[in-house]
Amino acid sequence: MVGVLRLVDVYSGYGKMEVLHGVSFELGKGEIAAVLGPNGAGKTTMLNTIFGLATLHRGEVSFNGVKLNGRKPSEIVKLGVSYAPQLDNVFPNLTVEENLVVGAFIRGKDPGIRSDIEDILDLFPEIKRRRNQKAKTLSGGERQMLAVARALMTRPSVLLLDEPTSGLSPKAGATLMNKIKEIQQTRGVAILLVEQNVARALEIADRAAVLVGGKIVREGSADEFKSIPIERLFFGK
Ligand SMILES: Nc1ncnc2c1ncn2[C@@H]1O[C@H](COP(=O)(O)OP(=O)(O)OP(=O)(O)O)[C@@H](O)[C@H]1O
Repeated sequence: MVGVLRLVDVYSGYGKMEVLHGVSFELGKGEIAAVLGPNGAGKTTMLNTIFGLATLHRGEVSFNGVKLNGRKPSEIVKLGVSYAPQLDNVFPNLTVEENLVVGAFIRGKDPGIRSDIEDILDLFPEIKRRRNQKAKTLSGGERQMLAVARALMTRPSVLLLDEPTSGLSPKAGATLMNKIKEIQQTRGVAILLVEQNVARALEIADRAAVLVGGKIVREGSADEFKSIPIERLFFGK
């Protein structure tokens, strides 16, 4: 496997508090890897650590061989990693289109931005129809689509997604998951996906890792995990 994103023996948290205790993980080029685990396991912290939003105490995070340790999110985005966090992931008072423009801020006056907006809106017809509508007036599902669409505006090769389907109806969640799979397949973007709904994540993931108490307790192909009951996966029961 060609690892595009690598975590090696990572200890990280917030200030002095340590949440991840020795996490090593590799995301392969163009693959979807799901990070599963119970509440408070450190899944979001893993994404925050990659994106320079947590304190990295020890270990190494690298992207295409470039060390990310100590870099700011703005530098990490420029290298090709994008993040759609779980909350506050769109600007509510901006329209759909304005959110996409803002999403491309690191590209300056790149003339390709306009065509990328059209291209990304074609991927999400549900929000294309609402391009002039303020984000705060979108449904939950539409808003999550916008968050993913916005994250694509930096043309990433790695996309970090934190519970993109949280709070969505089963139907809206399934639609979004299909879009995420489509993004991987048509754009070759590698995706690290944190998801509460294990079955749904395993549907689209190639690989999965289970994080419990800040440590990866199990890792393997998504298929390997499908037959294991969640309690056993998370709590070893
Ligand atoms: N910004 C922060 N400052 C201090 N502690 C934090 C911060 N964010 C998270 N934590 C703590 O870190 C631990 C791990 O939280 P994290 O959000 O990474 O877990 P998670 O696996 O994503 O959980 P969930 O599934 O509930 O979202 C928790 O104990 C949480 O209280």
